[in-house]
Amino acid sequence: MEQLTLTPIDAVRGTINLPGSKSLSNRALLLAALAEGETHLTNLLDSDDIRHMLNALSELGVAYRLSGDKTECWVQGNAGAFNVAQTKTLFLGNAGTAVRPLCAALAASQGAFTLTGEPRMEERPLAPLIEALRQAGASIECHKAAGFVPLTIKGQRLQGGEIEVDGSLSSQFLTALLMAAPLFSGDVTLVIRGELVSKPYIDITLDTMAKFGVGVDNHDYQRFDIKGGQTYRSPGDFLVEGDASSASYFLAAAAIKGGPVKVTGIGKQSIQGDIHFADALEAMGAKVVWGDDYIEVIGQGLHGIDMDMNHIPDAAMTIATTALFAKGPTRLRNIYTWRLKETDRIAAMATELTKVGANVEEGEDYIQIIPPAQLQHAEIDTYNDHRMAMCFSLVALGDTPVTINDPGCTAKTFPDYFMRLASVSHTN
Ligand SMILES: O=C(O)C1=C[C@@H](OP(=O)(O)O)[C@@H](O)[C@H](O)C1
Ligand SMILES: C=C(OP(=O)(O)O)C(=O)O
Repeated sequence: MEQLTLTPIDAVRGTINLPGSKSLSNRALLLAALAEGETHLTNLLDSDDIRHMLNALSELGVAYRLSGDKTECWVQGNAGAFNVAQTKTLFLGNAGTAVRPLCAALAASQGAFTLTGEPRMEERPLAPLIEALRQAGASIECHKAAGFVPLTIKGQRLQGGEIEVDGSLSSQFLTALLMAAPLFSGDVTLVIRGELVSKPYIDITLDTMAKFGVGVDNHDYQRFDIKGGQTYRSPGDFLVEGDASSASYFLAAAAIKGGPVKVTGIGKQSIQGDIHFADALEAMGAKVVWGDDYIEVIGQGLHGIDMDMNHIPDAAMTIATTALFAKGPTRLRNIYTWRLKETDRIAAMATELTKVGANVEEGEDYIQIIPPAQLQHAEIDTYNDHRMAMCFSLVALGDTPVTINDPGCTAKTFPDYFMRLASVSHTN
């Protein structure tokens, strides 16, 4: 297995032009494929999760052209649902933003589609989405375990009506239904059961749908009304914002070491909830400067925080390793869904933070971290989870090295992460 040992970093300073947002890239690609007209996407993310979406669209007969560096894409829209004659098998890796939205869009298309993924994807929940789609008449057969991929969808025009969806395990089920609903024959009302998690991702979905000409009536995130029988319309150009979750590692590094570090491609107007990671850093004592197209952090002596992190589940992981450098305990609450992502992130985080010397308390839906007096050099297991690799790179900001096992797992969302980190790292 590949390993990377990072030697202690004495200072971080500079500017990072962020790669495009994963969440926006995959939403915009799918809606561009369903839309009438050509869409020109810029600042598209080039990473495994996006490649899986692009490969799937090719299989589905969507014509697109990528620029040499794969950050620009011209998509010829299909002007409606997909229509294929033969059964298509789509391998979607471990990309939640491909599996869930495609599952719904294909249930409302013409043809037969088998969705498969990496072993971890076969453990990540899909049952609430399958149940909701079946209420609309969808035909979905799971091949191994009920409620998981691999599965086969027999696409058909789905009827509208009132559909209940459980929102308590992932917001991606609701995102998938929202994006597919205009393809249904009749009007659709989506009613949320349970407490909706990761709410800001629904704002990303609604904003992207609006850019492709489809409005949704949002009744306080409890109920959503969408007109059936609509066709998305290409906005022409679509600029993908920088990835706010990817920004978190650089902003945290500045908070820990002083910085300043500026990330560009996101700013105070950004639609991604993860920009509010900067508020968490501010609560820990960092200074944050908000621009229209940048966020800059200047560090000060950090102290621990006790915060509900349900609104920023991905970036919240970065607070867990930032906590190693704060005075006093940090408690991250309402993070049960960490257990359902690339790995069981609460368990993985607790194990690896303990290895570097922290005193960690793990609960069903929280983690508490008491930083050690002195960080220890450890080999960090990353569990095929890009964010574990990126979060633990911050340990090198102490005065001990850190060894990251399988650093290549950052390819899911940020293939050149370690090079970018090196570009703002300085040693005396
Ligand atoms: O819709 C999206 O783009 C995402 C939603 C979140 O998932 P959950 O809603 O499952 O928490 C987030 O963790 C994921 O990385 C991306
Ligand atoms: C949870 C994540 O990914 P996914 O889109 O596969 O859910 C993530 O990127 O942290």
